[in-house]
Amino acid sequence: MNTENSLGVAVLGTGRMGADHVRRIERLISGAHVAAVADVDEVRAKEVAGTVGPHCAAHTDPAAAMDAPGVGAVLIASPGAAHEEQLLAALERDLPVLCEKPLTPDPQGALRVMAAEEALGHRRIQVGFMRRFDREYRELKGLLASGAHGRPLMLHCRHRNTVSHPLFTTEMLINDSVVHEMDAARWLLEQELTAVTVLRPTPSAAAPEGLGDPQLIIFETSGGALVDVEIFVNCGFGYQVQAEAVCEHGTARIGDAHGLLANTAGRWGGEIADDFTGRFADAYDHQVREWVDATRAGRVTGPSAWDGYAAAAGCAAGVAAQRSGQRTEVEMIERPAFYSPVSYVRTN
Ligand SMILES: NC(=O)c1ccc[n+]([C@@H]2O[C@H](COP(=O)([O-])OP(=O)(O)OC[C@H]3O[C@@H](n4cnc5c(N)ncnc54)[C@H](O)[C@@H]3O)[C@@H](O)[C@H]2O)c1
Ligand SMILES: O[C@H]1[C@H](O)[C@@H](O)[C@H](O)[C@@H](O)[C@H]1O
Repeated sequence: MNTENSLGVAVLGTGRMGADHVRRIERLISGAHVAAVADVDEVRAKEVAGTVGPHCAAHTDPAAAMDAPGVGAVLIASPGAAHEEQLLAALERDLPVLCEKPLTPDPQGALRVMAAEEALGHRRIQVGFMRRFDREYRELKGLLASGAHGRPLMLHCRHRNTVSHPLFTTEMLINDSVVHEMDAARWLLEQELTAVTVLRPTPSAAAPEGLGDPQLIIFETSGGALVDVEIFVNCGFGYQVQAEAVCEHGTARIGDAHGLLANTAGRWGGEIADDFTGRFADAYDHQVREWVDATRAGRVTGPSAWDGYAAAAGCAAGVAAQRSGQRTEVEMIERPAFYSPVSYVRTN
């Protein structure tokens, strides 16, 4: 492969998402290639590097991958707990980064990352909130921003996963899953989250022992809107992400069906994706393509470290509300001028 004039990306973490991003960069994105990968699991790193070719080195040390020849940008797809250290190391090297959600698992870590980026003097980080790149989400955003339906009053969201993985905890319903709605609600409404309340029905018999699944999470926002999210990570029948905006002069809804609707002997309907890789395939592609294009042009676009921080602050309030059963206010610092203009304002 000719890697001249192409952006060399180091992919940190070659599990499910990392391997998928490696495939995407190598096969679908022009102007970029995977120059190095790192995974603490050496076998995994070598296996994924092997799918790329001789221009891709396999490492177990993320720093070594970032320092590998030809690396000009970093894609972080390691578990959330490893993000802060890797983000700080990328900033030390002044490398542009696309970091999978969450930016960090806690707001304190996000503040440290923001401080390091601000000390660098220019923005380098994009957070992997891929719903902002989904066609349906963008249509809804465009409609709300146009004002055609008047002021948004409420957002009703459903976030259903077929089955949760064995290590999934009750807190992860918020930190790992509802973190997407925390970002999407801020972006769609162009408002910050101010308080979170969590209501918990008797768990489903299909939920693993000890997992409080499903739950209803309610956000209040700075503009007086309400957002409710049904999170159900063991619904059993498929992957569904839906949102309905209720505005002063109309409603708008996304996520009901994707593609083909068929009629046959007494039945009507379409298919439900199994998981996020199917439902958001195009969104992941657009996210990485736009990141590569912006990086090659020397720009940073998309959700920023401030957005990662705001979502982490919302999640911290959500987990506290989950534990206490009380409405919990979201604690956030004032937005630093460095993160202005806010990146939830639509740019396309
Ligand atoms: N945007 C989305 O829809 C979406 C979907 C799934 C996962 N994610 C996010 O992507 C990230 C990875 O999730 P995943 O599902 O691919 O997990 P995974 O467990 O499949 O893969 C993680 C990989 O990282 C490796 N790893 C662990 N610690 C590491 C470290 N310190 N440095 C380098 N590698 C390390 C593991 O060995 C593993 O191969 C997480 O942040 C997760 O929240 C996002
Ligand atoms: O890590 C995954 C991923 O972020 C998906 O997009 C979300 O739907 C899942 O609930 C979560 O567990």
